[in-house]
Amino acid sequence: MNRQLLHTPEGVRDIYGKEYARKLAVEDLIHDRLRLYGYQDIQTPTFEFFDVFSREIGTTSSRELYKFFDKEGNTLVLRPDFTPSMARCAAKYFMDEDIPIRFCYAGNTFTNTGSLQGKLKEVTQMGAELIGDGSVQADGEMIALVVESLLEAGLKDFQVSIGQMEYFKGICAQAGLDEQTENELRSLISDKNIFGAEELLTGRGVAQSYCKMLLKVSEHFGSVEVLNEAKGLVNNPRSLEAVRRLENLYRVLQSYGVAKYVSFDLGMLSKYNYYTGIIFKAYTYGVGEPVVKGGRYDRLLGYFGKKAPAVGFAIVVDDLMSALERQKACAYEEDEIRVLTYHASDYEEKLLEARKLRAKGIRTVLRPDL
Ligand SMILES: N[C@@H](Cc1c[nH]c[nH+]1)C(=O)O
Repeated sequence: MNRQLLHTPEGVRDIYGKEYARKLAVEDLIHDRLRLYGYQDIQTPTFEFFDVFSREIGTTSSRELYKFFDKEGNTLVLRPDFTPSMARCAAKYFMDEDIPIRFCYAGNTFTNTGSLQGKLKEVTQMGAELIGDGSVQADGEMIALVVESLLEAGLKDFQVSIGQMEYFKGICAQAGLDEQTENELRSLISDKNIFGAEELLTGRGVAQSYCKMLLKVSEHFGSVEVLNEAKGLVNNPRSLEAVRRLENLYRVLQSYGVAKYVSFDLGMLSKYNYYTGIIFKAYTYGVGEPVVKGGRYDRLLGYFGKKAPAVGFAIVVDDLMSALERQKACAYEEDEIRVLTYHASDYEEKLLEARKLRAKGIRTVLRPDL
């Protein structure tokens, strides 16, 4: 027999039995929470035209996309990220809608990353997008929904760390950085590679005072007090406004009763280019990767022809399941399955019994007695 036939490629896996039952149960709990806030389910295709995920969109880089061709020669992509698909749908079906739209979804995403550290290349994401509402209250709703969804799933110890793209961008603009330098710097700072960042800035001849400000960005993380420190460091209106927005957000989160789950990190930057305002990640122990990622993307819909602000998040269900597993926090217990065996002589009788049990909602297997 060909052993290879039983294996799956690196980065993808089968999920079955109790593990899958628990995953589905957690998805149900989260789904109920999203629906409770009025989010409407939407399903988009697993693959789309390449242009939906192209460089200008600002999602996963082209070399990490799974690309292939259809018979007509179009380049297609397995979705690496739901957000561009949601933006496309909002533009396609709600072009003239002014009332905010709330989408929620669940499905798998695909990224062709290196096989480092056993990272999965296919993961299940569940997410929500609030389109057409640029307010701080909308930002607050998203963070509250993240906290409530994680609590619902059974997670207790976690933190949602919140950053603001505009804080960093305000300093970059003041320092006169070109787009490429800004992008390189963003990636270095988000990797916490401060030496690399320093080298880049001195190499590009950026004035000392701005270098200092930019390098300090990564030091502003912690509880709400860091916002005050961050305000003291900058003097450009864009960055100051960004901090003010975070202060207002904190007030909204207090009203939701979820403030104790949040902290701030002004050095948090995303590898995605489409974020324009808050960005956030939820961390817990047991997994190195964030279990939730999200943020505001007020310009993305513009690529699809609709001018509308938007904010959203995605829960990486597989990482959440690993965390719940390690923390022994998955409360779900599967119903037992009753087994009825039959012989040719008593099949009718056993079948009747099985039907009665199933009618009462009891999981029942009927099988021949071997
Ligand atoms: N799609 C983003 C998360 C997100 C949803 N909406 C806004 N951001 C991600 O996969 O990281």
